[in-house]
Amino acid sequence: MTETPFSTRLRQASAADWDAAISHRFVRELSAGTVPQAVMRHYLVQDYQFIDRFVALLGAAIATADSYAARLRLAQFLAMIVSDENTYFVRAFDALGIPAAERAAPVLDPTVRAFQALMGEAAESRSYAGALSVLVVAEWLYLSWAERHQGPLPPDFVHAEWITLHDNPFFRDVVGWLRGELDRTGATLNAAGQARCESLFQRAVALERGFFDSLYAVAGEPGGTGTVSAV
Ligand SMILES: Cc1ncc(C[n+]2csc(CCO)c2C)c(N)n1
Repeated sequence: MTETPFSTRLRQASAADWDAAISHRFVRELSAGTVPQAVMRHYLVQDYQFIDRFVALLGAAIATADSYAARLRLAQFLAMIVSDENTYFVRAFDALGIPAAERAAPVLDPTVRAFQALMGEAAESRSYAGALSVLVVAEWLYLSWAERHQGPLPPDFVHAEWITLHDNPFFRDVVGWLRGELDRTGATLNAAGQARCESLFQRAVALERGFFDSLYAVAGEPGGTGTVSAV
């Protein structure tokens, strides 16, 4: 009998927040192309600040990785984010008429600030497995909701490309590889090290859900769940 992989165990321990996030109103509306424009604007402005720290965390993973092969793989992924993904944000900001100040330095939502602090904590742990614990959540959870999309893509590229950026063969490959790295490195840790990874992973999942929840509260939309679960 093979043992349950570390990444699978971590996800199982966070199942309630995980399932709430991947079936959230925001991702359902994104699939249908019906996210209210105020919500989409707010999401993208806040998420751009998330991506900034995410790139820094990926840098920390590159610095702490235990092989050149892993550094190469992470660097190739980083190259995609700062090219294709960054370009998507710039084109979406142009289409939505987002002013320069909001692109560069918006007032941050509490959930995004908490996420930035968590990414800082993972980066400063100087532990490859610690960095992977947060990176894997941010990637795998996005792949999981994007893969649930069925039928034709919504007509607006702001919606459609946010789905296809997270549901394509390159990205699926990256997520599989990152999970494998977390499984491999997690298996070598003692109980305290594994518990630190689980704590980072669990808080990241709660913040993913909390960020989706907060979009509807902040943008003044009716029907937000009001359960910002980890701020
Ligand atoms: C709050 C939040 N969590 C996760 C992601 C997903 N994500 C961030 S960077 C990146 C790499 C390539 O797309 C991915 C998938 C996000 N955008 N915002």
